[in-house]
Amino acid sequence: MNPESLPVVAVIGGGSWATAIVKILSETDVKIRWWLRNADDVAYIQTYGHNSHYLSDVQINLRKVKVYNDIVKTISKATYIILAVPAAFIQQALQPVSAMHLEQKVVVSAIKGMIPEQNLLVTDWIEQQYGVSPDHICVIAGPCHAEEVALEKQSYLTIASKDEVQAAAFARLMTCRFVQASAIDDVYGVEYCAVMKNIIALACGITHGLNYGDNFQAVLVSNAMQEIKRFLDHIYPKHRDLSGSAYLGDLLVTAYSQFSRNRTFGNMIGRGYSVKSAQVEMNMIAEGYYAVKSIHEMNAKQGVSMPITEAVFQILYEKIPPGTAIHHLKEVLR
Ligand SMILES: NC(=O)c1ccc[n+]([C@@H]2O[C@H](COP(=O)([O-])OP(=O)(O)OC[C@H]3O[C@@H](n4cnc5c(N)ncnc54)[C@H](O)[C@@H]3O)[C@@H](O)[C@H]2O)c1
Ligand SMILES: O=P(O)(O)OC[C@H](O)CO
Repeated sequence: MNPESLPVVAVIGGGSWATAIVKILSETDVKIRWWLRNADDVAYIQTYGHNSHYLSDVQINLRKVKVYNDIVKTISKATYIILAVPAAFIQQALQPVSAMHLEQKVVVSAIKGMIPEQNLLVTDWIEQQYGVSPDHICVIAGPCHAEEVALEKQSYLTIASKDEVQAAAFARLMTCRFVQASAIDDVYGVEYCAVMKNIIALACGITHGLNYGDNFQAVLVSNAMQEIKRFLDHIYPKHRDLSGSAYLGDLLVTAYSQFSRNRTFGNMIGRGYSVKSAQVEMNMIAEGYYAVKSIHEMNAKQGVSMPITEAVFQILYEKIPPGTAIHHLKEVLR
């Protein structure tokens, strides 16, 4: 293919998932422009071809990937803009970007979190803040840890958009030797599910840290799926198969994987770390910490029965000892 006619994809973020996405895209027929907020990290990648902080074993193909510290310049020539910064920092990252810069572009959220101050899904925020129309917005969902992408282990992604043709086109760009991407139209469903599975992973980690076993975790995860279904059916009813990999699959990988940030964070809390010390110890961000506050606040008005979410909220924000909150939760699980 003529290099001039290749689609240009901008990747926004310097963490594990942004690095993994750059690796996936490097396998496909696209040109990549990668933005990181730290100028020293940009210089390091340009010199050594590796991200020094995250997935540092991944070799960046600098013939294909141009690395920048200026976000407006990064997105200027791109057709697709992938956001892969934790939700709590995306407003800050996109501060220099105005609606004009996103005209005619497809904005893709790879973020599994909510905008904390506004309790908004990232796609809603993009639409409200920048006026991007829903048919120009996609979401990357599915059970996929960056660490396994780095190891080229077979993985699956689901691309959601209200415009399924748009989703399918972007899914083709994200399909490579070791990643199979498919399309779906349930944008809110996969987004909310991704937000809530992070809260459940915290609960799994907390109970593991408290020395509960696999029997308990199996019951916790199956109750969690019912909790997610109750919330989704209430807030955004739609015919959907929650046993699909973008829903149940994502819950399972985060609940059981050694690579899960949220489970690791929860495990530290269960073992007695304070929130502050767990955050300091982890170089990575556990989205569930922010998400549980958003979902708790949203649900205060909705009144859906969400005992697992409530237990995690009490532990992280109301200083209820993990052992006490999980002891109460134990009584309501079936
Ligand atoms: N890592 C994965 O396997 C994976 C998979 C799917 C989706 N996601 C989602 O991708 C998003 C990015 O997560 P990640 O795993 O790449 O993050 P990470 O934990 O690997 O890295 C943390 C990121 O946050 C940034 N950051 C930390 N503190 C910051 C601050 N004060 N201001 C601005 N930026 C700050 C860092 O620069 C880095 O880019 C999240 O929404 C996550 O849920 C991650
Ligand atoms: O399992 P976590 O908490 O690292 O989250 C990463 C992804 O969402 C897994 O699909």
